Amino acid sequence: MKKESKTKKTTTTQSDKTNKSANPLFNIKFLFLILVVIAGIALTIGLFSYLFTGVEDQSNLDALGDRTAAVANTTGKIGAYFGHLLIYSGFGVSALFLCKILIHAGIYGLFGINRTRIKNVIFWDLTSMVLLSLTLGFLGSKNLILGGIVGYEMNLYFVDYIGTVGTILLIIFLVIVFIVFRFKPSPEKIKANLESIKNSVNKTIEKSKKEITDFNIDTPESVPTKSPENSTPVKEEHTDNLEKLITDNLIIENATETQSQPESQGETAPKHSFTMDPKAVKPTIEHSSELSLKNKKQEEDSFEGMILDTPNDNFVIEAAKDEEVLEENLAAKLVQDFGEFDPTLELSKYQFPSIDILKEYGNSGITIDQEELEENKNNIVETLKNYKIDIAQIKATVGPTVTLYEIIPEAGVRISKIKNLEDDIALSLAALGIRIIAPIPGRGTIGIEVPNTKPSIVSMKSVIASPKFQNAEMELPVALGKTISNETFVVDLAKMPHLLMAGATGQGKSVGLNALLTSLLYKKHPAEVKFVLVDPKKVELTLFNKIERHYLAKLPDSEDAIITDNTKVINTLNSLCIEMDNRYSLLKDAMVRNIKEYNEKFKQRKLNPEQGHRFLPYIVLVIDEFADLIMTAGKEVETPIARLAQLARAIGIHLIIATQRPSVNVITGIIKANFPARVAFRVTSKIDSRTILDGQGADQLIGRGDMLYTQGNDLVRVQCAFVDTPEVEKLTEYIGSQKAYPSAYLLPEYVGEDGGASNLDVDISERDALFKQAAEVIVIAQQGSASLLQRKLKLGYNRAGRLIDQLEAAGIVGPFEGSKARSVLIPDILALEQFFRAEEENM
Ligand SMILES: Nc1ncnc2c1ncn2[C@@H]1O[C@H](COP(=O)(O)OP(=O)(O)OP(=O)(O)O)[C@@H](O)[C@H]1O
Repeated sequence: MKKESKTKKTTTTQSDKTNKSANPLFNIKFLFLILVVIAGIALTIGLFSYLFTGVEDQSNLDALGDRTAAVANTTGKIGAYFGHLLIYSGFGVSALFLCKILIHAGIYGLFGINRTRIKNVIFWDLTSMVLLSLTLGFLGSKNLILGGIVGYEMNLYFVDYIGTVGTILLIIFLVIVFIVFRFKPSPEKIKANLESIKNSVNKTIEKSKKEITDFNIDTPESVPTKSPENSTPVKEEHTDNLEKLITDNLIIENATETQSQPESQGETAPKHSFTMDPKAVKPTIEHSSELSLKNKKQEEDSFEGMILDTPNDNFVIEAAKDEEVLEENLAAKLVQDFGEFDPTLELSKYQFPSIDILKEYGNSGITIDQEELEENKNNIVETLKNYKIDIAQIKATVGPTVTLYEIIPEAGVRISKIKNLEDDIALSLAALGIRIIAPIPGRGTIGIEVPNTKPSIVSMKSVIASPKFQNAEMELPVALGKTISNETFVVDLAKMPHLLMAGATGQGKSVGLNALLTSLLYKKHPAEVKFVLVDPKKVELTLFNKIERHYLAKLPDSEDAIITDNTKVINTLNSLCIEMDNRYSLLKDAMVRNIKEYNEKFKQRKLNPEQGHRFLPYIVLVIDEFADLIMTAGKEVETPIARLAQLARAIGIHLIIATQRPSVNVITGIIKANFPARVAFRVTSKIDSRTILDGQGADQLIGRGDMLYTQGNDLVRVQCAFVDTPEVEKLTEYIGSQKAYPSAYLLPEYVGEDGGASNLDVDISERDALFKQAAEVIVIAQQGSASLLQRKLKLGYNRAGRLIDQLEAAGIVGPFEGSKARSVLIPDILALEQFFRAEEENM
């Protein structure tokens, strides 16, 4: 019996325990938080009370231990003590912030609001307390209760060092800093606040006016029996009331009071009713409709997005939906919570290569050979003199490979005369590659470019290290080399927007391409740019294989990212066209005009990734030996290239095409028209120069990276930066050794015409490998759309389209229904399994 009762007791204690742990009220933390809140309330009462009783209680503070000593504070001796400690000896009135902290933090804790918010509250309240104490300490230095000793002392300290004016300015500055960091005001926020204040003021005015109008219409109806003689005074009376109402901003009750007399004389009509006998209300209705018209106009002015209508004097106010703003708010909230989207996050530890990987060639500066300069100058002057051309002035600018002699001829000399002497000057200087620019655009001089006997190499290192490149605020900055005046030449590939490069063999094309790619590697994160490399020579761009998973893009089914087989180029180009079309539809959905705006919007989380939106990296397509490609693949490549060249600029696909033979059947009219930016290395004939540059000049270059660049107007002579194969190797090795994406950037799948089955009677054995999976996806979602398959199975558009055709042939989805998704003919996954089983049995 005893044992039984003991067991009973133990069970009760145990159940007690479990009850306690299950019941949140037995939680120590909970009790502590309640204590904090109550302490906060007690402190508030104590401090408040101290504000009025502090002076009285001050003398009794020492007698805290004495139980009989009386204090006036509502919370007794303890309250008086804390009041003295926190208000008088502490922060003055602003010590009340401490009460706020206790109550606020306690309540937040009770509701399980996260710690960061509690910390935030504490931080800002403490800051406010100190700042307020400082300010009040300054303003009320005579009353220590205002700023407390802390505020008073802080002020004394500042006044001693920076004087009264300095202290005022310091306080103002600190208040501004506080406001900026605490409330983060932005011009938009301020504008929005002002607007909402304006709107609410307008609303109130409109409301009171409307009430006045209602009141005005009601009244005459209530006096239909009144004689015409009476109507005028009544009207006047109402007008008086109306004016009074407007000026005094009175509410409608006042007005109805004045109405009570005439109302009692006639039949009472329901208030605010707009249906009444027009004859009876004639005198006032004009007035009221005038007012309502006025109202209508004002409301139209003040409420954006509201539709106002007054047929038969009825007010219909309809608020238009403002979805865009909602989305913006959501985006702003997302940005506030998670920060802007960072495309580089997946490879956040990626380290950009250091400049030391690149090599310095010789001494970086230019060596000026005074003798050579003097000799050339004399030769030019002599030769021109022989043809009776006098020179007023001559000036030399020494570049890395070429020196520019700028001459100003005497008045009356024909420019064309000098231009015709090109060969004679070349002969007298015994130099190759002399180019006469007559006149130099925008300078009013004639330029004669003479190659230096000892050209200096422009190292890639020097151009990459130049501030012009480092500080370039461009989308795709490319440092091509140095100009004749030894300035680094940086251009934006995104602005070109495509580049055509031509030059005879061995003149520096491949080095030029490497320089271009190197520039981008030094400036762009792997998330921001992807390369599609086509290299029929198989040796020039192979080094970039090492950065496949960082920077290269390829077709899903191809093994190598760098395309060396010309027949495969067609698929890649078509795939790029699909990518282009996909990107355009993304841009359309996002309602932006170009990739920059799109990515900006995506970063601000205004585009939903679940709707297919993604960060779009730039894609740079590089084709070396374009002539070879045209020879082997012909027209088939020309069409997609022309399409890309015409349309791809806005969506961030840029083409760089290099060719040895700039003949017209390689660089056709349509390609030329879409490649305004051109680089010409040395070519062998004037005709080639004309094909590439639409003018001569490229035939007079000296080779080894000497080039002319044009973006449609001026020709700029540039010495291309030199980057050697070992340097590129080191660079790619450095990048390649770092953490990479799981695979190269996958372009949409493209299956050539022969690869796809377009008819509906697809043989079961010829079905796509993903057929079953696709069927499952479609049946689960009950939505027969190709884009769903694209998303879920990560397929290209074509393959997804083919799968849909096969699903239709199998009877899983219904026929094409225009813009609507196809209907799914199998209701659920069980039915689908049965369907497959039945199919297998029939086989
Ligand atoms: N910018 C430069 N500065 C100095 N030397 C250069 C420069 N560019 C090219 N060279 C020299 O010219 C040689 C040939 O350059 P590159 O291989 O780029 O020519 P290419 O036009 O690509 O020839 P091909 O069409 O036959 O491949 C290089 O090995 C190098 O010695």
